[in-house]
Amino acid sequence: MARKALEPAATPPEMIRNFCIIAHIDHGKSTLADRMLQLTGVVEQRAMRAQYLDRMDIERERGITIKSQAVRMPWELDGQTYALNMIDTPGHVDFTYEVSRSLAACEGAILLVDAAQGIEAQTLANLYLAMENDLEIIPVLNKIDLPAAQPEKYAAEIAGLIGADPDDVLKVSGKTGEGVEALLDKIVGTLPAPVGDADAPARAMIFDSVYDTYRGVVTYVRVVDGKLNPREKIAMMSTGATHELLEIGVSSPEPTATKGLGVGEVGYLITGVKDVRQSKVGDTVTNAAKPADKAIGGYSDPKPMVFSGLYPIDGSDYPLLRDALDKLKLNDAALVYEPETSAALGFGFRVGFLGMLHLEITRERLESEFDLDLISTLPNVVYQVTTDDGRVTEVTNPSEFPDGKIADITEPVVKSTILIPSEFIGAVMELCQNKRGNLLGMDYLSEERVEMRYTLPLAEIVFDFFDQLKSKTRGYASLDYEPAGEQSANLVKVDILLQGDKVDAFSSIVHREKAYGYGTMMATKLKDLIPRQQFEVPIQAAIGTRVIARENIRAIRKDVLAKCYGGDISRKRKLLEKQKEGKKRMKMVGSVEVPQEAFIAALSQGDEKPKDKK
Ligand SMILES: Nc1nc2c(ncn2[C@@H]2O[C@H](COP(=O)(O)OP(=O)(O)OP(=O)(O)O)[C@@H](O)[C@H]2O)c(=O)[nH]1
Repeated sequence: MARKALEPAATPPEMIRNFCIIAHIDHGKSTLADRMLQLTGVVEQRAMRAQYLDRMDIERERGITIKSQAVRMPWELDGQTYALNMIDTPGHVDFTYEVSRSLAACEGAILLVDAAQGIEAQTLANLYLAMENDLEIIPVLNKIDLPAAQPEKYAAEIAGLIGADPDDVLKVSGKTGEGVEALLDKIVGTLPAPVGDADAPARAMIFDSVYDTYRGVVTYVRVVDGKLNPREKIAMMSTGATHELLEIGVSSPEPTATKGLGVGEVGYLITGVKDVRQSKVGDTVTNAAKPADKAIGGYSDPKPMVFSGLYPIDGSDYPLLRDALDKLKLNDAALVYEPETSAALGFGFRVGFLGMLHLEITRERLESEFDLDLISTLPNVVYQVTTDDGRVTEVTNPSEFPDGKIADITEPVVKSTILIPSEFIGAVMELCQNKRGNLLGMDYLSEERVEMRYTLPLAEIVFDFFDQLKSKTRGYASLDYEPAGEQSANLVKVDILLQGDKVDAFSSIVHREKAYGYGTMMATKLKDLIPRQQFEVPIQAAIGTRVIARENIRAIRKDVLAKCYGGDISRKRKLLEKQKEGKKRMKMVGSVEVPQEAFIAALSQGDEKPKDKK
């Protein structure tokens, strides 16, 4: 942290411009951000490394947060120096809420589109969010240096979308720097300055909150009214918790302490708290001695959308898994978990995630940073199940599915935006129909590109939807979605039984029409995965007591010594020991021995494995 002379407090709001960059993945957001840092002199040419803002390794090395969620850059226009705050927005649908809070901290957004690719679904979804937040949009085509760039065509596409003149679409290259100065001028010239009441009690909105090993939680805020000063006591309006402000400052891009932050300013706060849950995105920070009456709107607690059981492969790793989750939680306000036991998998945790990417990131971190080997159960969404007696159960795990007669089940749905070349309309309609989708509308962005909007059950798209969409459109489709409430659905729980014993880890809640498909898929998979036993083992899939699919594993007497004729006793012993070792990794389901690997293979979704939308 730079601890040079403190920066003066409070830049007047009319000299501030707060903006973010909305772009589809790979359209060049980081490159453009880097170029801006360089042109504004914030990062010297010498020190300029590609993608400065993304240098996570440096961040770790120095133990400070360089990956700034917001960077302040000076820019001079007509003899006046303005402070531009560039606020980073996460790019993935799992983090829509964070995106919405980052947007809410800005007055304007740069809509950045690759001049060789045109608009993609992620650009559109974030553009809609920006428009809902009343942000001023600056349309920009990037990568105009590319030979394949078609700036005129895509300028028309963007202009049509936001109702602008194609000539107003700026054309830049983050790579060569062409047009970037003009863009900085445009930001100052067209984005509104922030407005707020400087004399009112302080109110600042948290748009990001990051755990740092050395400094504790670093909270990024946008001040709306009043002023925050170092050393004063602040209060979080959602909980009333108070903390002392140990440091307050701006990132430019190194953290630089200031004498305070006033109306419209963007910066960071350090209070020494150790857990991001005490400093939640969307919450309002106020002055504890002179608190504001009303929080800034739009706060909501992160809501897990997808649940999965996580179990250590080696049962004795359970305490390690618990400690690892406790550590991750410090940096991840959306992560929730509670202990759970499975007859088949032992002790583990039921963990809630914002979406599949969040699940994958978390699992990857547990495995790489904490050296754990894990089995995860099939992810499921959250269902509300009403039984005939009127009781409502929230089901985050198939084992909680009530036994009684079911009156109604609701499942979460999402509103999705799909962008495709028009030749694939038929293929996408078929896919969405198959996934129980409802077409909401369809618009042509140009003659050959179409935006389709569907509501889809979240459960249908968390798995392989994006992969299927990509393969049906030869890789051309892009997808984005946001939560859109609940709907009633005809869902059932399918259990898998081995020799009549339910294997809890394989139970799944599926649409009635897909129950048979799930049952046969699992039964066939398990038939191949479970070795023959000394007796015949029926594998059944059942809804309640009704069996819907069945396979058999034929009996065999497995004699490991069969191959060792002669009297090599030490070899025999070795083999017997090896078999004993193998037995340790077997789980007993009733009287059936199931190797650990069979669980892993049956639960890993293979081809159907959910992928990040990248
Ligand atoms: N030719 C050319 N390539 C560019 C330009 N801007 C970015 N690129 C390249 O496009 C690719 C993606 O750029 P990034 O800046 O990483 O894109 P991003 O949108 O930040 O991507 P994510 O960080 O993955 O979201 C990189 O290979 C860049 O070198 C440009 O103006 N011209």
